Amino acid sequence: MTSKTTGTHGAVLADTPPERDRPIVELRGAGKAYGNIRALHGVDLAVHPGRVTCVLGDNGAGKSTLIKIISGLHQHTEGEVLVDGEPVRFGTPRDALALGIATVYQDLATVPLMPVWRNFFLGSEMTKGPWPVRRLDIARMKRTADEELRNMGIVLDDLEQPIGTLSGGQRQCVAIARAVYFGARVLILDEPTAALGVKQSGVVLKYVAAARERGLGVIFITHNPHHAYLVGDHFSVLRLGTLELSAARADITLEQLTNHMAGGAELAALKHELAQVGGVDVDALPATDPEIPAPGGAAHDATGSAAAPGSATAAGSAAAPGSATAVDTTGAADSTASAEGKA
Ligand SMILES: Nc1ncnc2c1ncn2[C@@H]1O[C@H](COP(=O)(O)OP(=O)(O)OP(=O)(O)O)[C@@H](O)[C@H]1O
Repeated sequence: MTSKTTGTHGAVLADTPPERDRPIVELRGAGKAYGNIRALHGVDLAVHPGRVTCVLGDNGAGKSTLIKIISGLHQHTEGEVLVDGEPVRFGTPRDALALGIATVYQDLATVPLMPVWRNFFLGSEMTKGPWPVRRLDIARMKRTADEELRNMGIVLDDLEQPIGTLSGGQRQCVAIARAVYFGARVLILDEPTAALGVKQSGVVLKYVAAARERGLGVIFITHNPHHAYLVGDHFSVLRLGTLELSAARADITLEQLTNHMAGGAELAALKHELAQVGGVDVDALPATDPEIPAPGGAAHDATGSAAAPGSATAAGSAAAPGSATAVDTTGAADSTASAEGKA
């Protein structure tokens, strides 16, 4: 087991450089039941340093439940969660944070009327002087917040301005820089672009990429395949609590990812219904084939046997590293397609 040291800000940091091929966090067949409700089932996921793992899914797919398990808010009820190869069961978010797993939630826990620098250190203020005359070290907090934001490429005009006056995108960026400063090795971003316009989303995605450049493992939760594809290294699509798709970037195109997210089969059914209503030229709509074309034109193997390296596999068969695994919950038949059109 890797020996560890305690970082300057309380997080436990590995004392050896992170190995890119070794996941920091890994889920093996993990799941969660709330009483009789099985919210998540049999999920495999690996978060590597310096890579962005995107978790996509529609409403109720199980994204929040997944975040809650990894961030220590809820305990998994099936499978395993491993950190640095060791099985863990977090009691509180503090346990996850101590291992360097930080979560930036959509509704950021900030105090809108407080200055940016004050929010940066909220709950972990720097102090100076001996007790009982210990007081806030305001100058050092301002200087450090300024340095850390600049390190992430975030330049704000005035750190004295209330954080509530920043745009949603800027506030997300401050939260990301804060998590990095306080020793995060894994950053969980809960739909950071959900409430943002195109330009602001671009700003946030830039800092997601910056966090990856700094060697963090990023879990990027989103509904938006376009945003995911701009920064993602791996894509996991959840559907009704199970992993419907797990694909490395090299094995899936944006079009295929979008189709999976949209639920190609459901879109096809919707197109059929629209055709009955009339007034919609369904033939002019994009194709809705839910299957992932196998790279190189190899056929899917829906029987559960191992597919050729680099090909897409269905029905939960063991896939070679780096290959796309389409878990076919419907038991659909084979399809053969080309891998043309990759971005
Ligand atoms: N505390 C809970 N008690 C009972 N059921 C829950 C609880 N939390 C979530 N669920 C159920 O688990 C399933 C997955 O929910 P979850 O919130 O994880 O999905 P989600 O993908 O995050 O959805 P959204 O995008 O709408 O937030 C849903 O059917 C939901 O109703």
